[in-house]
Amino acid sequence: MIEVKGLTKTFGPTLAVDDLTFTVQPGVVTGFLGPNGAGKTTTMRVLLGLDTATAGSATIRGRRYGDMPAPMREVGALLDAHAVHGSRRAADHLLCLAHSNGIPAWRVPEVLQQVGLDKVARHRVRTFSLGMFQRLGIAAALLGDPAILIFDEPVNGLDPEGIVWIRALIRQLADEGRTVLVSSHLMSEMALTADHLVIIGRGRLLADTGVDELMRSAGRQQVLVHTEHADVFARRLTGLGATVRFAPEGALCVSGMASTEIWKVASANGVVLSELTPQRTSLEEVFMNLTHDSVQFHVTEGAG
Ligand SMILES: Nc1ncnc2c1ncn2[C@@H]1O[C@H](COP(=O)(O)OP(=O)(O)OP(=O)(O)O)[C@@H](O)[C@H]1O
Repeated sequence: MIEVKGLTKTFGPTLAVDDLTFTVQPGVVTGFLGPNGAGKTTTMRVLLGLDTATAGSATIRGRRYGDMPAPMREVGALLDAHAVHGSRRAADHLLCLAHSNGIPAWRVPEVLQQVGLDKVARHRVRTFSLGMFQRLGIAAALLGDPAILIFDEPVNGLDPEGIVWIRALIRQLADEGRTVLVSSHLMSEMALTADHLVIIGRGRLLADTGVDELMRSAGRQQVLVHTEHADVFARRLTGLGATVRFAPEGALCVSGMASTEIWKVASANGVVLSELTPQRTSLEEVFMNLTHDSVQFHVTEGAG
């Protein structure tokens, strides 16, 4: 299990992570989601002992990364796929990591095959594409057969086939009972990969929820209602606790009340409805609504 407790990290005047608390459970894929600059990489770097916390803690199975005697055998991480010496051959890079971490050399061909790089094992990594670097980084993460995996934006640079492959791999790792934390700034990607979501913005926790739960709350968010007696009906619904907004063409956009309830209220009050349509909000919209205030750079309307 990964445990982040009251974690705060500042860089000079920049508050990168702000009193963040969450846990990551084994056997499920946890998506770590937030817009650019939200603090995902910083949190992962603190977890991996690459940055020190300003306050709070980030531990893995109750210990800090730096206190583990053989960290690569407990935690596999993909942070910066390019952190490899270009003149090295892929297999030699992994062999070197294996030797320095007490991992048997036979794991090297095994992981190269697992990530689909067995044919280029003797190639120098400077000839690798971005996607091949990602695969090599994932091979390094898997080398010690760790129970905990931390991947920072693993789909970056992968082609469609690579993306399908990494999704399947991440799923398999979780199904094997491992703890898997995967960051992304794309809700659409996480909706396909993750079971659970930890969503952050400007370093703060915005949501800690199951993907299904979020889908359900998105699905019942708003109902579009058309009636000739919009004003009166809006007041009636508001009086019963719903939130009503006037939409274009005289429609009412109702939230906080299910369509069946709205229908019952209309029937009880003799109001004829010409439309009653639940609006499906996409997960992408839910994410944008959640993180809107924490996005670092907004496109100004009319710009460009
Ligand atoms: N070494 C550093 N020095 C100064 N500021 C930093 C440093 N590392 C990160 N930051 C700042 O901390 C904030 C969080 O950055 P971080 O890279 O953790 O976000 P992120 O969620 O991973 O973003 P992205 O999706 O763009 O990778 C940003 O404002 C960033 O500019």
